[in-house]
Amino acid sequence: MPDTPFAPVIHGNEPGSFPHSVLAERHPAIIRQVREAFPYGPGQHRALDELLKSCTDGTVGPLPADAPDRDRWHEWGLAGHTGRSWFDVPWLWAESYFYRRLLEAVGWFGPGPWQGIDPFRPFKRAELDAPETDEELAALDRLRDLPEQERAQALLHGSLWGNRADLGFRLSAEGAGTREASPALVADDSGTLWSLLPPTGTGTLVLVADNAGRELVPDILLIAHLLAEGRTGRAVLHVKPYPYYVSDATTADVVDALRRLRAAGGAAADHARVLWSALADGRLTVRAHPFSCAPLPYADMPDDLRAEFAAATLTILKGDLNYRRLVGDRLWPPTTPFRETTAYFPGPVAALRTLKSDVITGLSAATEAALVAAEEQRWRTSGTHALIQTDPSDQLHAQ
Ligand SMILES: O=P(O)(O)OC[C@@]1(O)O[C@H](CO)[C@@H](O)[C@@H]1O
Repeated sequence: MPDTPFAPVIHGNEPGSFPHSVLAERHPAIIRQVREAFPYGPGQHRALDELLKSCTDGTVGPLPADAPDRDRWHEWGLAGHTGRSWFDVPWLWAESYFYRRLLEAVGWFGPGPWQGIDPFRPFKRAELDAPETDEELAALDRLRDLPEQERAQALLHGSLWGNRADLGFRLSAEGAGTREASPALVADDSGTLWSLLPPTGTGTLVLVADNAGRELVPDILLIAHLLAEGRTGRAVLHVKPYPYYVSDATTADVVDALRRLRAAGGAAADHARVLWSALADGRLTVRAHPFSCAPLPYADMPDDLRAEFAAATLTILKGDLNYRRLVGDRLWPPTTPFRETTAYFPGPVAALRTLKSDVITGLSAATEAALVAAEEQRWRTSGTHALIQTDPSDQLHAQ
């Protein structure tokens, strides 16, 4: 990891902090919502009761002896954390293990009739079916006559702000807001990002998705544009192998999003056709790597994933959680250079993220001061600010 000032790993054990509230309040609320959304049987209710007790005032327990991923979780640190309070293990680890246990409680891993039933599906579907999604897709038609670079930038911003489940097809000038006291876009390396995806691109773009629904829709629209306009030859879309952090995208959510685009007609359906045929001929592939649900930073990624990212022209990581995993879930001084924290990454990498947790790097001192003056520390978690950060690695310099 980089030679930077000491940056402590974030834990959830400080009452009043955002991470503490996630463990103490958000997780119990998620259990409640899932129970209300499904007609579960007594076994599932009992397992959910046990999880609720364990995660609020108990300790991290082991996985069942026959759990298919038991060995993997041991590699990911389970043995060392077993018996400790959920609040005293790294926050990233605790959150990730919570979702693993929740899925087990409702029977996702099977065997049995509830195997593979996504406990978050009703929430994801509601968002995808919302009238706002229709409006956002209709807005695509208005982009048609713009020059390619402007369409590309609008779709990039759609994907960025989609991380707030807010698919506003902003043109580049909007949202940048540099004259405001507290800018919406706190870092903007989109110029470097586009230099890695020129209109003559023949390489592979990897997009590591975050949320389903109104974030995934603009993500795949961006991919469709990049393929159709020749800014990339191939694309790989990474999704989660199982439901995670409530709304994270799985393969089933990709299918739902594609069908939604196709049914919308107009420009949305044109994009769907591009994606459909790219999937059919292999220019677009969907991957669900186990490490996508790992409770660890990307610095600990396995060799096969490292090789895949190394071979990509650019890897775009979407969202807050991926950002935490990319730079390390640590309380960095906000002016720590982004590129120092991503130096380990095996190829060019970009982060598109709205700010929803305390982790932040790569701010100028002036930007940090303006944010603090306007909002104290609320800008870190409010989801009203966003960033585009790019580390071109050495490939850009070699061009
Ligand atoms: O990755 P995403 O969807 O952008 O955000 C995930 C998130 O909601 O989950 C964490 C709290 O549980 C925070 O890091 C963040 O706010």
